[in-house]
Amino acid sequence: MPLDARIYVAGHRGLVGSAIVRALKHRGYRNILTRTRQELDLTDRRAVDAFFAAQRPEYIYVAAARVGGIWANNTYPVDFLQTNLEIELNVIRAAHDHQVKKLLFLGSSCIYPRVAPQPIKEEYLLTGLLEPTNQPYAIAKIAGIELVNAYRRQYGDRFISAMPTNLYGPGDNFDLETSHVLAALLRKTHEAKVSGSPAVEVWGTGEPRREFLHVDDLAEACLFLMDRYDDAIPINVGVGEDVSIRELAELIGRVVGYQGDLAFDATKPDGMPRKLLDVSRIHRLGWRARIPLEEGIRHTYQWFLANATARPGPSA
Ligand SMILES: NC(=O)C1=CN([C@@H]2O[C@H](COP(=O)(O)OP(=O)(O)OC[C@H]3O[C@@H](n4cnc5c(N)ncnc54)[C@H](OP(=O)(O)O)[C@@H]3O)[C@@H](O)[C@H]2O)C=CC1
Ligand SMILES: C[C@H]1O[C@H](OP(=O)(O)OP(=O)(O)OC[C@H]2O[C@@H](n3cnc4c(=O)[nH]c(N)nc43)[C@H](O)[C@@H]2O)[C@@H](O)[C@@H](O)C1=O
Repeated sequence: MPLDARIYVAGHRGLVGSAIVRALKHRGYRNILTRTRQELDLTDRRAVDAFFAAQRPEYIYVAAARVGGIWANNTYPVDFLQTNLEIELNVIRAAHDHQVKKLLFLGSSCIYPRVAPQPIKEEYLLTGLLEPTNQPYAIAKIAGIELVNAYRRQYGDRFISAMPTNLYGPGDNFDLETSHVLAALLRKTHEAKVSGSPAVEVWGTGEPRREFLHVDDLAEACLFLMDRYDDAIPINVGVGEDVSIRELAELIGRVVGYQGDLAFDATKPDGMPRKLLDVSRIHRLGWRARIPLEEGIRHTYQWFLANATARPGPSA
């Protein structure tokens, strides 16, 4: 992308969108378009069309979505299915109608079958049943991938999809109901340390395994893919290593300096037993994650301490 290209980052106040904007600015891009949800509701087709007609973006990162952890996904299935379908339809259709040069759509590793062989290769998509706690969200994301590929096939549009693994970092959502596990445990562990609580509550059995990618690494991958990738296969973006939720909770305890115990609440769902992406495709292209998990958690904890109240959770 030339440095004066008009680049629209949809969802620029979120975890991913804010990291993409940071990375673009760091590289010297000077024509970055952003709109908050209040300024442009992406579920409003007419408003989206008017925005594209007026602003004529040339490149788009689609990082706007209804996003949340296992509890939010399980509790608001309509929002996770309907809002995400609407955003995808409106943004991808407008990108085609207004001749956008390239679009990157962000999916998620939850699109893959619940019991896929590990590590999960891109070609396992649509080979088995989905995890019930996030099936509506996963189906919306699969529809987004399909729409991207339909535009590629029918019109030759240079639209691509990337599938990140579980993310964390500065700008994450620390709301205990709607957040993902890493942000939730960081906050709970910090609060337990401050209040002198004897244990931190950890949902589920602690046995599921997850892979965690720092959002600044993801942002670098998104810029890399925008320049280097042009294929219908939705490409995995991860670190290639995972930890159990128990190991994650213990690591967070060390980073925060908390001496208490872990109390597992097995009435809460575990979700997918394991979600480790096969990242050999993106490695072959020449990109790999750089930020080790412990360093990334330390960095995120510093951000949390400085900004903990800066961001409310997504509204229901
Ligand atoms: N977080 C994770 O662990 C993972 C995320 N992803 C994907 O990355 C993408 C970004 O996720 P993440 O940054 O974590 O999510 P966040 O919740 O942090 O950010 C989502 C952004 O979307 C915007 N948004 C939501 N609804 C609308 C709407 N109706 N109109 C306009 N803007 C809207 C929000 O805008 P506003 O701030 O103005 O409300 C917000 O900036 C998503 O596609 C997600 O599926 C994939 C894998 C893992
Ligand atoms: C990114 C991804 O995110 C979601 O999938 P998930 O990986 O299951 O999400 P999660 O981060 O919320 O949980 C991971 C594991 O951690 C356990 N866990 C322990 N204690 C807490 C806790 O306090 N909060 C949360 N949220 N989880 C906890 C929790 O029980 C589970 O076993 C999907 O919505 C999906 O849509 C998606 O794309």
